[in-house]
Amino acid sequence: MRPDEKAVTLLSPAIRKDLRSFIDQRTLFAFDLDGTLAPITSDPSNIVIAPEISVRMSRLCNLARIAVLTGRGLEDARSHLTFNPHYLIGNHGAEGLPELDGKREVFLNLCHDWEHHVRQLVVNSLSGITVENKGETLSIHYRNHPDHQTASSLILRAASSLRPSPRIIHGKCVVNLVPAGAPNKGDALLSTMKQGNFEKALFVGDDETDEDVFRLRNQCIFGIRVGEKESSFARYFLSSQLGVVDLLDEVIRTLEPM
Ligand SMILES: O=P(O)(O)OC[C@H]1O[C@H](O[C@H]2O[C@H](CO)[C@@H](O)[C@H](O)[C@H]2O)[C@H](O)[C@@H](O)[C@@H]1O
Repeated sequence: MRPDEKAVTLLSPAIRKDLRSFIDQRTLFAFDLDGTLAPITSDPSNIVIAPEISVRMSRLCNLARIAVLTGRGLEDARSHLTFNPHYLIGNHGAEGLPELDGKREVFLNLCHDWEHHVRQLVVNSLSGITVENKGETLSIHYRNHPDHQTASSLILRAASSLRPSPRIIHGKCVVNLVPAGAPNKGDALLSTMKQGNFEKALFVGDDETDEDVFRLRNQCIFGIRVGEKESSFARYFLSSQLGVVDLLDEVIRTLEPM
C-alpha cells in the first residue's frame, strides 16, 4: 500500500470511538463478500480475499461469532473464503436460513424459468452479458458490455416483463433478480441475531443489496458502508475497500484480552 493510500484507509476518529463503545464479545460480526472482504474484479470467478484480510478474519473467528452475508450462492461463496464463518447466508438472504427449507424448490423453479426468458430476451442478442444462475436468485452481469447504460436498460426491460415479477436489486454492473417474498440481507441478519441470541451486530457492506441492512436503521446494528454514497442509509462509511484492514484491526484490538 502506498503512503497516500494508507492515509485514506484509516478509520475516522469518530467511527473508531463509536465502534469501541458499541462492540463486545457477544456482538455478531457480519460481512458482505464482494467489494467488502474481496475487491471487485472483472471476472466474478476470480475474486481473492487479500492475505491481510484473511489473517485478520481467521483471528476474529477465534474471538467472536462471524457471519458472511453474500449475494453469491453458498457453495460458490465457500470456495472463495479463506476462513470458516460461524454463519454463511447466500443469495442475498434467500439461501442458508433455517426457515427457508420448504421454499428452496419454488425459488429454484422460478430462477430456472427466468433464466430461460432472460437468455432469449437479452443474452442471445447482446455481447458481453452473462447470466449467473445461483439457484435461488439470478445475476445478470453487464460489466463486459461496451455500453453499460444501454445494457442495463435492456436487462431491466426484460426483467420487468418476467412473470411472476422478481424483486430487482441493482448492483455493480449487475442486475439481480430475487423471488418476491424471499428474505433480504436485512431479514437474514435479524434472523441470525435471533437464532444466536445476539443483542447487537456489526455489518459491513458496499452495495445496493447491503442497503437492506442499512435501511433497517436499527440501533442494535452498527452499519458501515464501504465507499461513500449520499443516498445510502448507512450511518458510517469507509472510503475504500482497503479500509477494511484497519477496521478489523480496531475490532480485534477492542476484543482481545489486555
Ligand atoms: O453480496 P456480495 O457478496 O457483495 O455479492 C454481490 C455479487 O457479487 C458478485 O458480482 C460482483 O462482483 C464481481 C467480482 O468482483 C464483479 O465482477 C461483478 O461485476 C459484481 O457485480 C457475484 O458475481 C454476484 O453473484 C453477487 O450477487
